[in-house]
Amino acid sequence: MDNPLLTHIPSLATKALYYEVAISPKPGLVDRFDNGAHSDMNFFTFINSIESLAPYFYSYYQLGFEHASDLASLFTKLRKQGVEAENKMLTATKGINTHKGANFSFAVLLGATGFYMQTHSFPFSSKDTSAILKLVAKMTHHLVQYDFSKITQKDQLSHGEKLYMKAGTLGVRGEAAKGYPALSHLLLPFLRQHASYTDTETLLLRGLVLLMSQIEDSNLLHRGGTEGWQQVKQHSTSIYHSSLNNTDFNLALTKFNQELIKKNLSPGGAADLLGLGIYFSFLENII
Ligand SMILES: CC(C)(COP(=O)(O)OP(=O)(O)OC[C@H]1O[C@@H](n2cnc3c(N)ncnc32)[C@H](O[C@H]2O[C@H](COP(=O)(O)OP(=O)(O)OP(=O)(O)O)[C@@H](O)[C@H]2O)[C@@H]1O)[C@@H](O)C(=O)NCCC(=O)NCCS
Ligand SMILES: Nc1ncnc2[nH]cnc12
Repeated sequence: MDNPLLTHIPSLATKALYYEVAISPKPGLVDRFDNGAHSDMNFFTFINSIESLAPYFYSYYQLGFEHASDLASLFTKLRKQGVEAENKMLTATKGINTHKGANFSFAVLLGATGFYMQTHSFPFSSKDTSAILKLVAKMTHHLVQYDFSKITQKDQLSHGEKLYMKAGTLGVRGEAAKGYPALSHLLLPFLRQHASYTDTETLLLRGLVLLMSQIEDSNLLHRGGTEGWQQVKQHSTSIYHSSLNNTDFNLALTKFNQELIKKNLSPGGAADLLGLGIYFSFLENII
């Protein structure tokens, strides 16, 4: 490989997933302190999962960087690799879904980043991030209709597909098709605004709470229904707007974690989006 960015940029995606699982205390999620509301995975399951996905992150970026045709055909190539990566991840975790959503999202984001880097240079500004998110929207705009139109022919449905049948919830496919508005309109503006914050872990935890206060998280929906999801949104909104100092904020998250463990609720979609936001924060030198 003669271009150092071919390894550097995908390695930032891997590092972003390590950051995401490591930051603590996270409500309902796996972190350094405990497994949140998960009985089937722990911190080490995430390490195994990330290690299994890392080689694919290089492939996604390279596929984009070498792609000379339209975005729809790039998506077809990425999806083929993505399915293989998902299987490797499930083998590494003994069948547990640690990063299904993150693998999908990084496939399209790294593919789009590689494609974009054919004609642009590093480091990034917010304009570069925004251009990449627009490429992702173009690449995946057909996906919701394409995947969900075949749903009735399937014997087994994923949690996301069941939610679509029940309530029209679009999940991670909808996020991608809209160009990840939770990143462009919510998380990244917040992180950019607080780029001078020296306590990175607390900054990212505050970003997570902001996401939890607003996004439609299909993981919360399938575990807790609309009521569970709304409760998490309300509690997150109240913590976010309470202007707590770092010590009290940490205490509030520790209590929130206990509540979510009791209710068996986990904001897995917000965790995945945080991981994606950390990737762009590295690219833009925010953290
Ligand atoms: C496109 C697929 C990845 C779609 O999968 P699925 O049909 O399951 O659809 P979704 O539910 O929409 O999404 C999958 C995961 O995405 C995360 N997610 C949820 N909401 C959002 C959101 N608003 N924004 C972004 N991401 C979101 C979420 O991942 C987290 O939850 C995981 C645990 O989930 P789950 O197993 O459902 O829940 P558990 O409670 O653990 O299960 P039980 O124990 O109760 O059984 C957690 O680890 C996070 O990762 C959703 O799970 C897929 O079908 C696909 O196309 N795969 C092909 C391969 C591929 O990715 N190709 C890439 C190139 S295109
Ligand atoms: N830290 C985490 N805990 C549980 N589910 C997750 N999905 C993505 N990151 C997660």
